[in-house]
Amino acid sequence: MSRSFGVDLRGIIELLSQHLYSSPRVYIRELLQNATDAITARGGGPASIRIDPAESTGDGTLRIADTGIGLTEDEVHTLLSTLGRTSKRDDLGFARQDFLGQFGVGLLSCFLVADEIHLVSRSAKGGPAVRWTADASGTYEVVADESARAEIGTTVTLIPRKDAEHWLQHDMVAALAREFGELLPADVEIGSERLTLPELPWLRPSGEPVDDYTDRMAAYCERTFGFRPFEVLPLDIPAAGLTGAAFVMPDAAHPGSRQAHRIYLKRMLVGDSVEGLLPDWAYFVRCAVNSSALRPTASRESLYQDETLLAVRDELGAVLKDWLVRLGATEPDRASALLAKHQLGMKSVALMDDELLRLVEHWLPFETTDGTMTLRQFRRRYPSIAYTPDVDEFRQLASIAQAQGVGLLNAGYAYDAELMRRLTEVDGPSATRRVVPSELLATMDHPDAGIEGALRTSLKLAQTVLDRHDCEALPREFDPVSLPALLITDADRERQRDNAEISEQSDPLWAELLGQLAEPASTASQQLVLNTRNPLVRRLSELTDRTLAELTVESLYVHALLQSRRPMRPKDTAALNRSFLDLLDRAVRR
Ligand SMILES: Nc1ncnc2c1ncn2[C@@H]1O[C@H](COP(=O)(O)OP(=O)(O)OP(=O)(O)O)[C@@H](O)[C@H]1O
Repeated sequence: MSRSFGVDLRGIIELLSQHLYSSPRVYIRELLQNATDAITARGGGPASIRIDPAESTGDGTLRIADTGIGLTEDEVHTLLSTLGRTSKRDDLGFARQDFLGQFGVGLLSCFLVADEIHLVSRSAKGGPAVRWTADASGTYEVVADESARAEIGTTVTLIPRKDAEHWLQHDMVAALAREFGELLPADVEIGSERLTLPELPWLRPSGEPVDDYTDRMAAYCERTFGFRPFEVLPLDIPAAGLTGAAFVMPDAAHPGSRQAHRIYLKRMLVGDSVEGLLPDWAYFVRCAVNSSALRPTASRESLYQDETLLAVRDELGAVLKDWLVRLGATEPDRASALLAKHQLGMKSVALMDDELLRLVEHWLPFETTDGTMTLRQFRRRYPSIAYTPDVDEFRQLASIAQAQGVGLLNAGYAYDAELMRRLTEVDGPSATRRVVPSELLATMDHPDAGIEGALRTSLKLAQTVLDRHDCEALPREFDPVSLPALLITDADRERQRDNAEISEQSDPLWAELLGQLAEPASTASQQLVLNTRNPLVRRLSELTDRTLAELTVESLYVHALLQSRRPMRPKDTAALNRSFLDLLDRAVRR
């Protein structure tokens, strides 16, 4: 007698195929899962799953037979014919730990490739064998048939849908069954070929030397993830029934790239690009793991975000951090080689992840006036990190800061300045401090009045040069003596000056726009700090010849500009040519 399902099966199949599962390939997984659960439920006895693809059955169908607990006629009515009904929940409705299935919809995935599902079963609980036939239109039939099957267990046969025949053929089925089921505890066979492996690949048999294990796992990583790992870390978290291995990538990965872990739950593959197992900062590590406590989402293609997953993520993060710390202590050269590869990404993630911020602080090298060192080392010397957010500015100021005993850090590379700001957010406002070039002025001494007076007199002779470069000259005493002049540029004023220059040359509309952006200019935008300890500057203070004073001041300006490594504008290049060639001409003429 035919009975109807209480829902529109076609609608449900469409829902499954288009919204729950990413591809019909999962039908093999669901069949393997049911067979495995049935074997588990039987508890002991033979544990074998046999697949006969279309070529073996000879009629285009696929058959999968298991030695599991089987189903009685009553169970077939209640479990197979009611959507969402499952034998794998406890009395309170919770998914049972020992089973893979939990939702009571998996078998329907067979309709993604089949028009009809035939199931024959004999239950370990006794009673006659039973035959269940269902079709994709939503009707099913159940008949008790003593002759249908002699042994305890279940056989499912799929009659292919038109255009889905290839899903049931040998090569496809073998590839899918191996992929999903090669770690299953039961023997899975297709023809005479056994698809299951004897053990989880990342477990080390007691007799295997560590080096052999590492080589074996490196080869596994290459096969699975396509790279030779920098390091293999065995993973074992008993609380989550988790074992596996973490593989550190040898080359820079993009920090925004998706995490792609190979994850098995209760030995069934969930996927090989599953996200969310590790904290974001560990984007350069890939894992292959099996867990009995983590849960899949209904599609079984990703991990369910629950407390257990959060705890596992924290614990795996701690394992990786411990390893990084150990590596730094025992093999500093390897550690820095690794960090050099990943530092850009680590820095970018550290802006959002305080744990990684601490690792960056602890591990990554920065250029400072005291040499290359980590932020932590630098902070031990100077309670507040004084930094410049610009490489050129650092180069310009480093020698002076050093001579004044001021510790300065180059935060001019990608993410550095943001990291400095993040440190102040986390550790308080005095943790870091952006150094403004003019600040260094305050640390410099004024020269004695006699020298200052003489220098100012000769500087007056060169006032047109200073005006031309929108520059104010300041006599100061500073080290190193060899440096005659330092150009301090206020970046904002500099921008205004450039805007002004552009607006002089551009159309009125553009000029107006720039004019709105620019704040009204006040005093000179640059300061040429002349080092009165330097012999050349001293001689400048003795000059009375206006032309020579102009040439010297312009040369000092251009030299300081070159030292500051700022881009040269046409006006600056002209100044360089003029001063250099005129001085040369004078020297040659002598
Ligand atoms: N090979 C089998 N042997 C014994 N019982 C089976 C077999 N296949 C299916 N069943 C029974 O049919 C029920 C429904 O199976 P179905 O695959 O639809 O869902 P499920 O495995 O319970 O959960 P999930 O949707 O998570 O896969 C199962 O709970 C199980 O009791």
